[in-house]
Amino acid sequence: MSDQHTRQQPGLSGKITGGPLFRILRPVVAPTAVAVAIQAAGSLCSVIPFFALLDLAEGLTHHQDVSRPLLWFIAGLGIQSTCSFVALLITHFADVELQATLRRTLSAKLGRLPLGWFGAHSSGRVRQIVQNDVDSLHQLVAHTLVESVACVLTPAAGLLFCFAVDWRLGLAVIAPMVLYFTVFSALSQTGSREIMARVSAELAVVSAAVTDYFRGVVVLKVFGKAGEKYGRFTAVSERFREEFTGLVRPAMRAQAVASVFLTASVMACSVFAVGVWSVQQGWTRAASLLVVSAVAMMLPAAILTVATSAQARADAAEAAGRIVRLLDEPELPATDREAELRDATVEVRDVGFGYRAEEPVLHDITLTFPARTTTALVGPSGAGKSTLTALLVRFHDVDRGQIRIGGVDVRDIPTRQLYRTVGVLLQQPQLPAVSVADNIALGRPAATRAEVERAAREALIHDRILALPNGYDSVVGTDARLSGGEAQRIAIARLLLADTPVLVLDEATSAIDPDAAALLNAALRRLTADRTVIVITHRLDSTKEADNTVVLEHGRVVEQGTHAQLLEHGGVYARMWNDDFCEVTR
Ligand SMILES: Nc1ncnc2c1ncn2[C@@H]1O[C@H](COP(=O)(O)OP(=O)(O)OP(=O)(O)O)[C@@H](O)[C@H]1O
Repeated sequence: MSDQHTRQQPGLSGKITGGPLFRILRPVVAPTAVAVAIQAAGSLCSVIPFFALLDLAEGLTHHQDVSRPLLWFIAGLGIQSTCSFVALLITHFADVELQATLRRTLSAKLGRLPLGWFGAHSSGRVRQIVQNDVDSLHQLVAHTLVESVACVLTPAAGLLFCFAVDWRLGLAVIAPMVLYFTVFSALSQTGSREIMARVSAELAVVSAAVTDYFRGVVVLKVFGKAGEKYGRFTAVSERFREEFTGLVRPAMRAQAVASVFLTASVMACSVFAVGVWSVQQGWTRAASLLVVSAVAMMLPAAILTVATSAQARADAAEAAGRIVRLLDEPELPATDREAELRDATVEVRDVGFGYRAEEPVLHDITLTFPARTTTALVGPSGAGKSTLTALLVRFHDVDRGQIRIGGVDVRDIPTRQLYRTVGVLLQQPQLPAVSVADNIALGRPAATRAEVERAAREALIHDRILALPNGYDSVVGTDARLSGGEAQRIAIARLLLADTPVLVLDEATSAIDPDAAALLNAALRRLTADRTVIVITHRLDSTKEADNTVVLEHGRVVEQGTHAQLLEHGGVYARMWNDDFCEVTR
């Protein structure tokens, strides 16, 4: 089954395909359609006050009773604003529901992604999707759709009103609009959607340059290279500025020139030019001219709002594309059925794996880590040691072959059971921003405070925890700023408490000073007794105590045996032993 597993790392950016916006908005299509219909009815009702205004003007001119048109005027405005209010209320409720559903779906999705996926995608990028992109949809669902309908239908109803009153005045109102659209399309060369897509792509390059610059800025400063990197960053920004200006200039110039024809004053001039003459000819009443000119002067603002809402729709479409791509990321197939593990033996059978399909990192690895033994994994940097152990806890799934624990393929072990079975100590342990006690109890949430403290004592971190502002309740990162060594001891305490039958230790005491490391090694020895232990190490002296040492090179097992056997064999291990790189530690 894993042969079907491709190792591509699908990006979270790229071209949007397949109507992602519709896919995301599907759950709110029905309430949105109702809201749009209500808003459309409200917008069409905007002609009521116009007609009432006409009657009002006529009535006042001829000294008649105007209470009826006045009533219609107020009723028309009331219907219009009630429709808008109800429509927006519906879309806001729909939006709240959509946001909650999307955030639930996204967090469930993140829980089903392979752990290795998080190494390949920055947390900033994921945060952008879960927070910012879901927020971008708010503008679209709660506002833009309903407001766009109002912006299109209200001017359309106004225009129809003008024609209904007097076709000559109607033509006078439509003329500046035709001029606006003609000039705009003549001056803008490229479609605005295309421009936005290109601007967005350029912006992504700048954003990557910013991340790139800040990620390494400390080291670069130390080595006096910050200026060089800053230079590259400013060059990218400058290129963006030039390209951005080049891309949007035609559209901005077109908009600036064309919008001259769509202002209240141009509208008024056009209507009055035709209207005054028409009144003088006796074709049009003066009251009609006044009311139509008032309506015409309101139209430009509404029409120009349609243009600005296009930006919100484009942003939402981009955001929806990113959300859909995250939802489409391949998941780790998981089972819920608790597996019967025979013992804690780990078997690796003909395993092949690569992070990318075309670059295999591990080739035909076959190994057995018998229960209750310690195996050291050694080999030059990049040999594939960490990758092999990462496959054991399904950071990724193998491309070929099988990894079994107690006779069961790791892919058939439920995730929770897998983590109850295999404990991992990484070189740079991750401590989530919860209390120190909760951090230690992560592997066994039901542990009592006394058990947590016992584990901390064994990991030589108890006294340091007591010195924190809130002791065991200090929150990591807020009350407790911990050094790398301290974080590693907390991770060791966590592992001691979790008490898993299989342990993977990746340079377990690398961040701890030698004296403390010696003491900690004693604790680790207690921890590793009677367990299946896989130790990744660069310190060959520590392999002396291992039951077996496996040497990996270029993703293949090249030798294995005890320290003495390997030295006698005189191969890669013996060369490494005699090499400079272990001289320091001997
Ligand atoms: N997330 C990743 N994406 C792509 N390639 C990776 C990733 N992690 C490791 N590699 C590559 O896989 C190969 C094996 O790396 P791995 O970290 O397993 O080696 P290692 O023997 O543990 O090295 P070290 O002793 O330096 O930790 C290397 O070529 C490395 O560049």
